[in-house]
Amino acid sequence: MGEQDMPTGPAHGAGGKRRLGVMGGTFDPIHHGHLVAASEVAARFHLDEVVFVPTGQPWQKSHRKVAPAEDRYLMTVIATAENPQFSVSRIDIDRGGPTYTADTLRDLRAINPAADLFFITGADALAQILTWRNSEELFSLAHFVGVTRPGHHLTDAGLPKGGVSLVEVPALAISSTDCRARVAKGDPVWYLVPDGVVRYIAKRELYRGE
Ligand SMILES: Nc1ncnc2c1ncn2[C@@H]1O[C@H](COP(=O)(O)OP(=O)(O)OP(=O)(O)O)[C@@H](O)[C@H]1O
Ligand SMILES: O=C(O)c1ccc[n+]([C@@H]2O[C@H](COP(=O)([O-])O)[C@@H](O)[C@H]2O)c1
Repeated sequence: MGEQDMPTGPAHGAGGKRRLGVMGGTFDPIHHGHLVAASEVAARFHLDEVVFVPTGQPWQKSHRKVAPAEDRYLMTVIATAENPQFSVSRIDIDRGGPTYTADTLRDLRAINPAADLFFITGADALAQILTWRNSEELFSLAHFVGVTRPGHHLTDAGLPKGGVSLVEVPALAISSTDCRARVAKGDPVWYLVPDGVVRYIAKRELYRGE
């Protein structure tokens, strides 16, 4: 269904149920594409809060080296700290083992039993969602919001009707892969990632030898 069909309803505090956005990602590093997507979906869907959930072990990225979870977690905290509507959860890191979104959503529902969950995901991830573990269960745990991403076609073809909304967000052609490659070459990542994240990457010497 398109975003225009989505029953957005009143925000929490105006008599409605609390609406919690969930932005899962490896965030290696977090960049402005992630932040714009979360901000745009929060506004369109009247979300009370968006919780960023860095992956523990992203099993579909096992072919490459991933920065330590604590570094990815801290960069996510730095990037979101100034926005009172954004928070960061350690649940996927602290659970241990490969990260499956079905576990993420079950755990978040247990912690927030009275909230409606909206899982925010990009066009590339949405296209792969049927390869995720327990994919048939996912759509009963949260509403999925697919966002546009430059270079990827956004479609909900083959996904359960009513389980997914598609949203166009301001296009930012930024990827974590490109940010890592730039740091490795000594190119700047200023304005691609938040300033504090640029400084954290330098301080911890991340992505240098890649
Ligand atoms: N520029 C962007 N615009 C919209 N969505 C994005 C953008 N970059 C990432 N996303 C979405 O954010 C979520 C988390 O992404 P992830 O942490 O894997 O970042 P990434 O830039 O895709 O990383 P990598 O390049 O290492 O694969 C995914 O659902 C992804 O589709
Ligand atoms: O549940 C799964 O099997 C699964 C497989 C691949 C990705 N995901 C989730 O999709 C989100 C984006 O993942 P990634 O690796 O592209 O950053 C993140 O929350 C992952 O946990 C989930």
